[in-house]
Amino acid sequence: MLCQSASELENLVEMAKPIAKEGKVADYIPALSKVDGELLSVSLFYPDGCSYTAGDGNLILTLQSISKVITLALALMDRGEDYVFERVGQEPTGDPFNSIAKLETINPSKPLNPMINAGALAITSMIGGKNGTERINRILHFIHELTGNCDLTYNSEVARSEFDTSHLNRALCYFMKQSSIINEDVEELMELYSKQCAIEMDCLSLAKMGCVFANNGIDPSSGRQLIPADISRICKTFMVTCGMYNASGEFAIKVGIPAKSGVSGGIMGAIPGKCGIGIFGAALDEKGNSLAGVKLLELMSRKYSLSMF
Ligand SMILES: NC(=O)CC[C@H](N)C(=O)O
Repeated sequence: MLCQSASELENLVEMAKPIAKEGKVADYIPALSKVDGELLSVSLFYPDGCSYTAGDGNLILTLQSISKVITLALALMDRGEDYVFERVGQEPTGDPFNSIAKLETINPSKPLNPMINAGALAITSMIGGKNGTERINRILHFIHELTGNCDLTYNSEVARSEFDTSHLNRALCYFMKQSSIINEDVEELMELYSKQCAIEMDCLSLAKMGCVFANNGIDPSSGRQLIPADISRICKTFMVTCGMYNASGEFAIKVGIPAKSGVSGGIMGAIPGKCGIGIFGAALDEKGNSLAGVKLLELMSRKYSLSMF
């Protein structure tokens, strides 16, 4: 039986919260470091429209790597499976999310999957549009449809902060330009990618997006197919195999749901046929996942038997 009350969820948040003290808020993108790492919020959104929120529910954070699932869905819709997977692989790496190592050792430089930075940058370069403005607006429009909230946009300060400091991401792009995985101007791509990562929302909107994936791409409120079911399935599969970076195996054992995290401390969960989950808790473990967020999901998985396995 899934959670049916906010107070039950509140108890789990209280149990998970203390562990945040052992984590660290990401500061390699300077603007991210301003958040209080001990805040924790969670929302569940069910296909029947019912939702529960607990903790510091008004916390608004940026998507960071969670946006990789959204752009993957859009790129697959724009270009089709063959085009996308000729350029980006389908295998987990076991390396940190921003690692450059495999791009050097695999020849030609093809990123292993769309959930690591290299793969995500290649995916973003596939988003169609006649210029940067049209491309970010297409991503935002898709987010508006998934969340039902047309006011959502990116945080310019966070986008600028990432754009100014993402030297490693630029290096990943140049490796992939060498092997023609990326063909566009790297600065333009970095600008688009930084904006996509800086899209911000609360955990209820995050849970709503998760619910669309959980619901085979169908918007539970309108019944519209926002993402083809097959693409929704591909995205959820990547969330299981690569969504929590190089902790995806351990997460599959301890929690057992499709999930994608970001260095802002966000986690979007999509439990097939059951619900979407949105969590924000900015203090991270050493692999870049929200420490209290993962703890909370472990507690929820045990209490509500959420594991798919
Ligand atoms: N793991 C993440 O959330 C990484 C996203 C971040 N914007 C980056 O590219 O470094």
